[in-house]
Amino acid sequence: MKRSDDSEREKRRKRRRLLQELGEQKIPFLSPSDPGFQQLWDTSYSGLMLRRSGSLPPGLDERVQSALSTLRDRGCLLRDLVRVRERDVFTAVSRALVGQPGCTYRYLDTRLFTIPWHCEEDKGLGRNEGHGDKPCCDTGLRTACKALWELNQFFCSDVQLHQNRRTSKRKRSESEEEEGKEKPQSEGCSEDRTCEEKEERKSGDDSDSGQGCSRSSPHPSESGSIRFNITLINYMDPASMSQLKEEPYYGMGKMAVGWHHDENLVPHSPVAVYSYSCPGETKTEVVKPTEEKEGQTSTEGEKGDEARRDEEEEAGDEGTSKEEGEKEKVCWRVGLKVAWDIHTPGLALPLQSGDCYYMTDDLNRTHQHCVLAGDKARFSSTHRVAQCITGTLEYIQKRCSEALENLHTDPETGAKSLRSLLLSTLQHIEDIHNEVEFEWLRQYWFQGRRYARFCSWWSKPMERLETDWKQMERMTELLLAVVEDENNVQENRQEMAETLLNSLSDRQQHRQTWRDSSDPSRHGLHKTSEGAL
Ligand SMILES: O=C(O)CCC(=O)C(=O)O
Ligand SMILES: [Fe+2]
Repeated sequence: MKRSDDSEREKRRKRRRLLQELGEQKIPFLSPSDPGFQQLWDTSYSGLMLRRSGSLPPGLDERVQSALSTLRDRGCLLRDLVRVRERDVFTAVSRALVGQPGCTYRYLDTRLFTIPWHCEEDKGLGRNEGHGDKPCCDTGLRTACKALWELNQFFCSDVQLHQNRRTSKRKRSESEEEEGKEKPQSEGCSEDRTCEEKEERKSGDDSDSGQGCSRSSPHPSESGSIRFNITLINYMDPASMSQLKEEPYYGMGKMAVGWHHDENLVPHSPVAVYSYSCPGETKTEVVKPTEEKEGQTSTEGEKGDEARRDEEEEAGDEGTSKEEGEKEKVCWRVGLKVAWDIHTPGLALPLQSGDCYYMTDDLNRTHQHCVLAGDKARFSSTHRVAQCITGTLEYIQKRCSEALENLHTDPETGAKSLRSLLLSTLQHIEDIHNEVEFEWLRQYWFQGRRYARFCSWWSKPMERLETDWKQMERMTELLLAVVEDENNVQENRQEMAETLLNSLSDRQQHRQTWRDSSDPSRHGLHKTSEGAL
């Protein structure tokens, strides 16, 4: 729950200034039917790439779509309770994390635990951690996760291909410039970000072959192959969401996911998204703009959502002009804006079912994106290179072992004692104690273990972490005994007491925050009329 207060305050100030400058006006945004759309894309959103439906290898669309429906039908997709500006709110979209076994993804102070995907190359990865050969999920779910892994494989190579193309194009034009030649006029496909590039794929695709199975840490795209290690699956049926928030700055329409940067990714790594809108009846009444009154609250907290993610938040929520093209809103769209910029028009890109889009280069850092709801239920599978240096099971297990090294058990009496009383060692252990409690156990108890019904992969490892944590509680008690013992000749007893007191009061405060979060009466009662972004 730690946030840098200063940077939050600074962001708030910056936001207020921009909003003042903007006044009542909306910032323009362009859609494909608007003149200048392609040019705006090329100049201000060049890291965005669209792959029209039909780009996947034969049969994969069907497998992925059926996988997504399976996850929904099994009840695996759940709304996350996330923390935004010190309040707990439910996301409007339902989610699940699928990815490398043992990997987690942290966003908005919430840690999600992967349902492991399975791949042919490494049979062991699909097994139940700590349960020998027993599989962690049933066949249906395994098949679903495997399809998502296949999609991931496709994205790894396709995004790589796209990036290689861009790099060589850039190099070509740089050397042409150096030679004083005029830049050749871009024509047809070369500027069309939706073109197929099939020929190039045949000759240039050298980056797949099982890389998504790697258990090693992913490396940023710059140095070579892209390794998406997780996908965050989103699902929303607008028919069951009557109070979605209006996009407040551009008047783009109802948002399923508010403006944000994707958090906790390896710097400069790309994001690849597969969009699937379910076939079904058009429920146009749902997407018509509805009045949202000041001060209105949502019983489910759905309007609060990630709309308040990250950098920009306190915009008005006064709704958009009713004259806006209703037709456009039938389609799901991704909206993009340049971060902290109220002069560059926004971009709204409609997505047909089966379309994929990539955010490459630095787009996720320099820009924000949002998702604008269409009229049908829709899934997205958003593949990322999660920054998981401190987010894997392997990592936290190692940390726990480090801490427990300081616990000595007398082989004869079984009595426990601390090996070292060095302040730095004690502090280190208390830090690990906090980390395993707040970043893992509580996160898991709070919402990670809801997946245990479908997949038991995390059950045993979490039990083991809990055992380790209990040992650390024991170590804290032992330390307390040392500092309380007046006969103890330890010369730094005073400093030890201070270290312990600091740790204990931090822990106490942190536990209280968690207790508050776990109190259901606090959920859904947030004032949601406050602006988006
Ligand atoms: O659904 C999409 O197209 C993107 C969703 C998104 O931005 C997210 O999950 O972070
Ligand atoms: Fe996102």
